Amino acid sequence: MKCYPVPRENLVLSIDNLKDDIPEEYLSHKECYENVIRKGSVLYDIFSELSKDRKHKAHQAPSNAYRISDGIMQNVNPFLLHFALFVPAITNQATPEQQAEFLKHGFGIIGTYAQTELGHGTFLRGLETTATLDLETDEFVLNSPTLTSYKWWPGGLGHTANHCVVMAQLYVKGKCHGPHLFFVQIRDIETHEPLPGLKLGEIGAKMGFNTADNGFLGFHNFRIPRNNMLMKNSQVLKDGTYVESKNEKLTYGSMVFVRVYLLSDMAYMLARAATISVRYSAVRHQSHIKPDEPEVQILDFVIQQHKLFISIATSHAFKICGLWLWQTYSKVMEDIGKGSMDRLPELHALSCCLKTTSTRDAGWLIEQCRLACGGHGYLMSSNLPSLYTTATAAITYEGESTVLLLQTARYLIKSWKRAMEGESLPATVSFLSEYFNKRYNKWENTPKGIVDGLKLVVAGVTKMCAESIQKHVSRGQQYEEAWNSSSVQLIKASEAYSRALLCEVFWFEVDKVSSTLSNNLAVVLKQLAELYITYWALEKRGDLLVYTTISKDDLDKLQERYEELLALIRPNAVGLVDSFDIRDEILCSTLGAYDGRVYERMMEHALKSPLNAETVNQSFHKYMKPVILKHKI
Ligand SMILES: CCCCCCCC/C=C\CCCCCCCCCCCCCC(=O)SCCNC(=O)CCNC(=O)[C@H](O)C(C)(C)COP(=O)(O)OP(=O)(O)OC[C@H]1O[C@@H](n2cnc3c(N)ncnc32)[C@H](O)[C@@H]1OP(=O)(O)O
Ligand SMILES: Cc1cc2nc3c(=O)[nH]c(=O)nc-3n(C[C@H](O)[C@H](O)[C@H](O)COP(=O)(O)OP(=O)(O)OC[C@H]3O[C@@H](n4cnc5c(N)ncnc54)[C@H](O)[C@@H]3O)c2cc1C
Repeated sequence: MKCYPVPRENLVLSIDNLKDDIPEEYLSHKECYENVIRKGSVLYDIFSELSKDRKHKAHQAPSNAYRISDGIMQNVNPFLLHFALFVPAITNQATPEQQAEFLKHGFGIIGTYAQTELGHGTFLRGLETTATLDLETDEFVLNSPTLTSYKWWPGGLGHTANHCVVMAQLYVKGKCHGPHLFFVQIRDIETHEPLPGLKLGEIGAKMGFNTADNGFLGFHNFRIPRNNMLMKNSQVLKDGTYVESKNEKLTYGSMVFVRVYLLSDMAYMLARAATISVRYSAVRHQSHIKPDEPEVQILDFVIQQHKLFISIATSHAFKICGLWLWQTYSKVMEDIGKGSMDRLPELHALSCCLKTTSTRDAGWLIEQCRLACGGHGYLMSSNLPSLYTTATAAITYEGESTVLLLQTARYLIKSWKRAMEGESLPATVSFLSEYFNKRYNKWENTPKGIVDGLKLVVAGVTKMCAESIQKHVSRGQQYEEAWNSSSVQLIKASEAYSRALLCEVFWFEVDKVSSTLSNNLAVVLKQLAELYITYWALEKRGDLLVYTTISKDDLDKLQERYEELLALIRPNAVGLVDSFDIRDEILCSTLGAYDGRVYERMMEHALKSPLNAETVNQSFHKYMKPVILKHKI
């Protein structure tokens, strides 16, 4: 995947016209969009200049470049899909010749990824947009045969992008070959007018993501050259011959890339929420612990530490697991480049459950950070509401969470069957064989013991699912019906698997590098990793009691250790969030600024409200006064 140079923060943050005079929450829907396009265009220009100086390297961990834009935009960048999906789709799914052709204008074109339709988002084989080969003209004819076939949701599609990669059902000589990707220009480069045969627009206001310019697109006999089908994996020749892909799911590869990336993206979202809420909790004094002493920092309440320290730990867990998953992704992509697809199902399963858990956890943990800041967390100027609505969108986009967990469950059940048949399994599921062969240890109250226990839960629930499916089949259900009947437990198996993976990777990656770190840093990182693992052991104590040999006494000791860890982390809490090193201009929060001038910043921000431009709003004289006077006694 092309990696865009990360413009130095100082360079970007020094540009005056990237700052907002009026806070975005006081702009109209249209003004908001125009404002982010103004700022995004400046960033786009910087990217263009910077990228001319450096060679792009494929398959590098994506830069955090767009995170700078996150701060500048204070909302979602409408150019994001160009970088997140449009370019990666072309890089991963087009031939080298096509890449050279489609990307020859570099930053001269702005693209998006148009897959979801009004009627279908999850079930890709049900997409209705058609691309039909016209042999005589050597073209594909794109059509939206129904209202439900209109592309609906793609970011930047409404008014920003002039090109897109479209997922459409491929028809050749009357035969449907399933979903394929096509490179399509949708607006005139000069005038930006929609091209003839297209219906384009934005889908309207959302609970967040309101500057992403999510749009709709309908095709009416819209023609593109045959060569505009991305043909790296499958081809349509000039004579209409269809050459199928070695694996039809390679077409879904761009989604895997974003799912993999979202883990580290959620790490960053959480780092921001934790920074805001922990710093605020160090500034805010409220109530007493000892009646005869002054009001305390709310961070001294142990329950406040319980609410917030898990977010610090989880941010590190997602960052470390995100790098681990990125390395797996890069290796699998390398193998695919050499013709081996063996690990693609494993990568798909890992990316599905880890994307789901990281986005769900980011959502509820950011909400927990907001609530821990009391009323001031509810102010838009705290930036916690925007962080929440931006993060929670990821639970749905790039694969709805339930659907993706079921994909992982599909892999777990297949792996369990292989374990029963004595086959060797990849390391990420080899514990299923150990469980099946009853090779597992008694409970230990250690991080490794907890990880082993969480794996036993996965194995036990997976076994229960397999037995449930078998039971329904033996009662006469078809396999797919039996699968549906067991789906509540299947989701539980995937959730347990994801949690066990996160705990295992977090603990062992930290343990692995700790000898290379200064003693103090190693101690603190291990405390965070142990806090994370112990937190989840206590959260999942019910499952541990069912599937492991853990005792009530073990649980009491874990609770005690957890509270010890809160106390150990407390002195370093502010230092830990400071070490996320997120500048005020990117944090965009009156509660979380580095200097701790919370109340002054809150008042400064409040005075920027347009309503405060005058002491009496005109509505008093227009509407209130007549009524007051009429009913005055
Ligand atoms: C100005 C400058 C500033 C910006 C600078 C930016 C620089 C930044 C650089 C990089 C940044 C990157 C950052 C990204 C951050 C995130 C931002 C994102 C913003 C929002 C994006 C949102 C985009 C979207 O939402 S796109 C649409 C997403 N849609 C989906 O995910 C659809 C979900 N549905 C599916 O995936 C499938 O339909 C399915 C899997 C649910 C079912 O498919 P199916 O019915 O065909 O399959 P079956 O269930 O029948 O069989 C399953 C079978 O197939 C295998 N399988 C399925 N999927 C895959 C896959 N993807 N890969 C591999 N294999 C797959 C599965 O393993 C099964 O195999 P079996 O062997 O078991 O049969
Ligand atoms: C902010 C945002 C940005 C987006 N950006 C893009 C983009 O740039 N490009 C793009 O193409 N799309 C984009 N999307 C669309 C997104 O990918 C879809 O919303 C997502 O794939 C879910 O599809 P859907 O909304 O049609 O829900 P559906 O597929 O209709 O699912 C609705 C609900 O039905 C249930 N369900 C569905 N299928 C199953 C199943 N097999 N088993 C069990 N339950 C099931 C689940 O509860 C699910 O939540 C975006 C969405 C959002 C919210």
